Amino acid sequence: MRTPIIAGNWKMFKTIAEASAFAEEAKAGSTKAGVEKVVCAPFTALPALGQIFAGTDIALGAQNMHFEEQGAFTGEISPSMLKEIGVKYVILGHSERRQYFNETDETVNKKVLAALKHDLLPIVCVGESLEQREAGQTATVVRTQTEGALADLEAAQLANVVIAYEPIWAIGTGKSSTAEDANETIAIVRQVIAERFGQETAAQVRIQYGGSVKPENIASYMAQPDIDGALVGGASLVADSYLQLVNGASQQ
Ligand SMILES: O=C(CO)COP(=O)(O)O
Repeated sequence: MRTPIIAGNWKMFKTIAEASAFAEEAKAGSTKAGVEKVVCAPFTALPALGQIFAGTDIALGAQNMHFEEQGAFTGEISPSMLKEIGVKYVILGHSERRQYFNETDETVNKKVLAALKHDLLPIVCVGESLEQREAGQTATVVRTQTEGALADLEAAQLANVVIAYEPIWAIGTGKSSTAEDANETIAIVRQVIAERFGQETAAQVRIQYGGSVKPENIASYMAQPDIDGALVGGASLVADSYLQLVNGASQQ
């Protein structure tokens, strides 16, 4: 069975002090078993969060990294720098990175390979824009992004990969996808993985939904057969709300 995974993506929110306050609160209230919990924080807050979450079941995640080991890449962070501070997960190819920082399927693929090489677990984001959805291109877009991100991986490595299907039009807009529509597209992603890596591998890969997920709607997503959790922006910024999302995911 696939263990549900709730990952907060804080984006560019929270100073170290703010992150620490969240962590103390989340730590005190975190008891739910059977759900994997991740907080993907800004780089600067990660060491402090790691200290507070030590000994708990809340894992540390980063929101990006470079694919090279080291080098003259001003402003970048390498996989081993993340490993050194106890990071377990790393979001790769978020639509905001693709849109504002020129990430492509090719660079996302390089990052996925680099993450796996360093025992970091990638959360790979795919998803269509509103324009693409309205043009009936959703399946093609997620197919291309999924195939691109997972190029040159071995089937066995898929056990360490999480996919997040995040339709761009649902991110931060309050316009969440219906659970049925999200499940339908996620089933396409799973099918693409099955074609490339085999049915058995595809059945084991965890695929999250992301886009305006809130405590009020998490249960509807979790009730869908192909949805294995959520990647959550806004609603993950408040500890109480984050814990409610975890609770919602564990009731299934
Ligand atoms: O982009 C997202 C998570 O990566 C979704 O953000 P919101 O939950 O704020 O819509």
